Amino acid sequence: MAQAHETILVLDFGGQYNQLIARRVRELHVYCEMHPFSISIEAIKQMNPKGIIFTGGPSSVYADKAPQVDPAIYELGIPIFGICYGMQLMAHQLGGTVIGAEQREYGKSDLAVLASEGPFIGLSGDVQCWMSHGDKVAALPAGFEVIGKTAHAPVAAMGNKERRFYAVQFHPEVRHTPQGLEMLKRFLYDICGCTGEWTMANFVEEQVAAIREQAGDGHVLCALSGGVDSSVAALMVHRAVGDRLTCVYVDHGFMRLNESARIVKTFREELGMNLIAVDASEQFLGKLAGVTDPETKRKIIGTEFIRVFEAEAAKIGQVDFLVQGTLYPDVVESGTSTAAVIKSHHNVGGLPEDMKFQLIEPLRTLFKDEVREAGLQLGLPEDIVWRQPFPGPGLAIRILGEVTKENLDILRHADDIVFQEIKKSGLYRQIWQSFVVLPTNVRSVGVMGDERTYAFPAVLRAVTSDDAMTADWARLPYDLIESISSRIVNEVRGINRVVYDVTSKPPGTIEWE
Ligand SMILES: Nc1ncnc2c1ncn2[C@@H]1O[C@H](COP(=O)(O)OP(=O)(O)OP(=O)(O)O)[C@@H](O)[C@H]1O
Ligand SMILES: O=c1[nH]c(=O)c2[nH+]cn([C@@H]3O[C@H](COP(=O)(O)O)[C@@H](O)[C@H]3O)c2[nH]1
Ligand SMILES: NC(=O)CC[C@H](N)C(=O)O
Ligand SMILES: [Mg+2]
Repeated sequence: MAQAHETILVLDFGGQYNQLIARRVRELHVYCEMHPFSISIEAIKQMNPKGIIFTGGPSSVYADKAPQVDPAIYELGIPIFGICYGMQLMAHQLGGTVIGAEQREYGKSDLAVLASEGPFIGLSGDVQCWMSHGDKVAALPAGFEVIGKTAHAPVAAMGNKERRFYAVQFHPEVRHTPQGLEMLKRFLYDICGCTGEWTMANFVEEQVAAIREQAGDGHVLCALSGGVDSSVAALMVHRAVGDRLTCVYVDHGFMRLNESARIVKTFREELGMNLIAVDASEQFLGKLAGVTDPETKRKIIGTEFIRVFEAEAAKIGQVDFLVQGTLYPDVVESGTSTAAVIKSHHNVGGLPEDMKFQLIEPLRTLFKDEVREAGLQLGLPEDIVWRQPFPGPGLAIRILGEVTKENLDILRHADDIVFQEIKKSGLYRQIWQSFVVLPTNVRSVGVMGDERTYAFPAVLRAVTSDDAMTADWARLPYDLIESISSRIVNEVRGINRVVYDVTSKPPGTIEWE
């Protein structure tokens, strides 16, 4: 497809931060697409990109079956920026040498800028950068010069000004390379000649057009949770297909206090959407009886969600498409051809194999803050745009142990207290998520009103994050922790102790299951 606007092609070699590269390019207002490294030269020509970025990747260029690009790519006259593996590949294919380094580099490094060229335009002296490599470029390809070095990588950055090829051993896309965004910007604007015309409004418009085309005149079902992702997806699809969209909200019994009523009110009454609210709590609770393993819970919930959607679809007639508000972190954590399974998000890794719906997932390449921007663009009410994320499997993955009605009621009550107190403190928006985990396999002794208690602890979890890929525990004020703790222990029967989780991600994850 010929692009209507300036495009950057990101070629994927399997690195962990690849989507982050794409995201930074979008942040710089340039449209970009990521494709596998094996894309054909013909397809690249058709796309007519202003520039190409090679990502990092786990392979070594000299290993058997190391991913390579068709060398004809170097003859297209298009600027190329290689990152990490991408740099090593460029060096290797253009006649330089790559070897296993005697000293591997992981983490922060100081880079000396040797020439203020390409990505380093406007930079000089030492800059901090973030490295993650075990191989290095030992000899430059013809026509290249070294433009940056570190203690362990004599060629930490290289460039060929005439051909407009640049490459760096470090990762400019991560926040730990503070000037990384600026470096990408110099490549896009100064080397590729991009002007930065792309906006979230364009993205929304294009997705709406693509959805219209994909759905044809078919009927579409949208899995609507009331969270920001599915709300944004629903609004986009509604723009594309109008009344042929039916939203289905599933109350699986694991929602927060009063959530169902609020969702029906907002979406049906305030936004005028065609919404079916299904009370499937008995069905989900029944299927989870006796189940304690986290991945098993997730798979069961993922399957039951689809079973509910299928049942609703059958009532409508022919429905081919299911819309979900899947984001990039859901996709990568559920495992991809290159990334490991961390946990099966119900909407990706938890889907049943026999599902017949075709998925429409317009937000699949985005991160949460981008989705929020799209939501504002689409006129979604601010209180939905800024809601803290809530996982699809809901409170079921916050009860460690068996999910029962009694335990759900205890957790729901404690969760509501946290919500109220965090709101009251004015910190709700600054905190990525704040919630309670209920370990029902642990009990401790307490004393209340001169009586012995023997009850569950509540684990308070509050984290800060940009995109859920990494997170830190929130430094909540002691007074706030105190009021949460005293309210929970006083008001919630079944909990006699509150503890605070002080683990970041990694090594923890945000949820406990
Ligand atoms: N209770 C539910 N009913 C219907 N669909 C749901 C429900 N919970 C989750 N989903 C579907 O699963 C997707 C993923 O859930 P997820 O929690 O990641 O997104 P969200 O709820 O839309 O947004 P947020 O991350 O802000 O909570 C949703 O976008 C939605 O399509
Ligand atoms: O819709 C969802 N379905 C799921 O199965 C799921 N599991 C985790 N989460 C949310 O994803 C983010 C990252 O969570 P973790 O650090 O626990 O992996 C956090 O925001 C979690 O709340 C889910 N959302
Ligand atoms: N992060 C990367 O791209 C690593 C590239 C290569 N596997 C190395 O270790 O040097
Ligand atoms: Mg949610």
